[in-house]
Amino acid sequence: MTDKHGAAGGLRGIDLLRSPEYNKGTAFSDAERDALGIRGLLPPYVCTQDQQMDRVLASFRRKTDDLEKFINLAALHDRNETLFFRLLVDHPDEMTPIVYTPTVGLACQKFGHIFQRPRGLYVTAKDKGNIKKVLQNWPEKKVSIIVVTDGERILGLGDLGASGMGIPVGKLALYTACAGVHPSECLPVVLDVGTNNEAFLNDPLYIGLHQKRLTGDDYYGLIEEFVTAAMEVFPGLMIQFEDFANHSAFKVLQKYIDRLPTFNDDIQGTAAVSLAGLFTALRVTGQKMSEQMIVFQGAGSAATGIAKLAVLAMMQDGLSEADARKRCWLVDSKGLVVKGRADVAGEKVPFAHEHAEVKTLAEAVRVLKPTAIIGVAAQPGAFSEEVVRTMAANNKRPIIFALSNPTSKCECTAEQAYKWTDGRALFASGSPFDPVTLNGKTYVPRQGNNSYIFPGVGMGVIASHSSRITEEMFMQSAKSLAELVTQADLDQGSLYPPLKTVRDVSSHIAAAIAKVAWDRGLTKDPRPADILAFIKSKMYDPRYPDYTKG
Ligand SMILES: O=C([O-])CC(=O)C(=O)O
Ligand SMILES: [Mg+2]
Repeated sequence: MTDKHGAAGGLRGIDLLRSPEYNKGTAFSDAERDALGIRGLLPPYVCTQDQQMDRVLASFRRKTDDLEKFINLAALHDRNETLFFRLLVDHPDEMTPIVYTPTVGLACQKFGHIFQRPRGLYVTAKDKGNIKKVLQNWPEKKVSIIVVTDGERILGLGDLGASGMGIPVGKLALYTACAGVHPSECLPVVLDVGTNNEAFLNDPLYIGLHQKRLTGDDYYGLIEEFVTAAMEVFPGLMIQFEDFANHSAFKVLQKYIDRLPTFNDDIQGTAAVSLAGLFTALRVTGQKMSEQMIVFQGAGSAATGIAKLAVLAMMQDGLSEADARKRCWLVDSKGLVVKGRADVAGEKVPFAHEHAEVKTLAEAVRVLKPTAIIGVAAQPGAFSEEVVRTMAANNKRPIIFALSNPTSKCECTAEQAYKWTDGRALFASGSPFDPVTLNGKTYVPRQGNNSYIFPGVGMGVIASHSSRITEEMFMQSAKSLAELVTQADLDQGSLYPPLKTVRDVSSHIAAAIAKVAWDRGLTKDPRPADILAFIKSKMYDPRYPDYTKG
């Protein structure tokens, strides 16, 4: 195959074997070994990719500890990218919980202690004035997607500083595995603005700047320099903001949303996947979105992001915006967010309604009688037996989404949700849970995780060259995701499609996104006759090309 660099990237000999991008390991054919100067540098038996898969899968499965599995996969990623992605594509159920939530959370907590090879780009407070040069050090000239975090709120684990790099790396691995975005076009970035994590600051193995976080103009100035430089160095780029703290996430999104294709995954990706789960749940209950009463445990980026999109969906059912908002309630650390309560500001305001003071989620569920509760505040156990049983008493099919990540932060387990509702809960979680058998029936809970959404969003945007990422795109992606859930899924309690279909799911979401781009004139590219086929034709398939051809 000839690619942008010529066959095998122009590499030969030992350099080729040491390039994870082009290396095939023992799968180099005899002809390639002769043509590319690698005869003798490899053991003589030529393996097929399937045989290599057997070897790496067995090596992975010999590890009994999830962190060791993570390290095992990272090492494979570092030596043979094609094989790494083949493994992710062919075994998503087994690999996703390791390269992604929940194990990636543990890997970030231990990042400096398991560090082997660098991956991604570190842009730091020390680079002020020089960020463009740092970006130019990245070896790839064509970058289409950056996932960037400042590490301040990694999953529900709090401030992990530069150790948060695991998250952009994991998210981008899913862009490639789930939606077929070419790995060379993906750039993981940490903006290391310092950390307020005392344990890290005192840990000599912590890999980030050992200093407190920048704040105010210094902080926003660095982000501005980064975004401006990135747009110059990588024209046409899309940026995904990930795991920023609530206090900065909305500001950053608002600042850039009209300047380039960008989104915040925790606000908008999570909103879309949650809305899809609600749409699916309504197929079971036979109700309308406008009949729902939703109580959020949490009032940050995820909660208000979901609430905003749910309001739009209720308005499509004919409700006024004011009436739709009244069907969404937030509970934060101080209790129900109500009008007139001191300290209610920012994104919470539209959802602060007239009501007497309510101190706890349990009380809020008793008095408001919601049809759905959605947990996004990383308060493990927040969906107590009392809360869940009240939901079960008030609803034939209570909707219970325990979305906080990783598993240790989940509001309740799948088993608890089914047990306390006699199997009636319409349950989804942010991290994976195994199937649960109760009174002879097996329930298969699935993940309401933004990983169903963001890979397709990225593929849709880069394939269409959309200049913006809009709210309508997230609404359409939620609708397409919900439509892909089959009756067989619903019969076993699954509100999302199985992970093994995630490439197909992502292609449909990408098509939905790209369709909005063309419908709304957000791209000048000619519109393909069949957008889904067009998307599928663009998806990277991790198989070895023949380097002797072309
Ligand atoms: O990464 C995940 O699993 C989902 C997510 O964005 C978060 O929890 O912050
Ligand atoms: Mg996130």
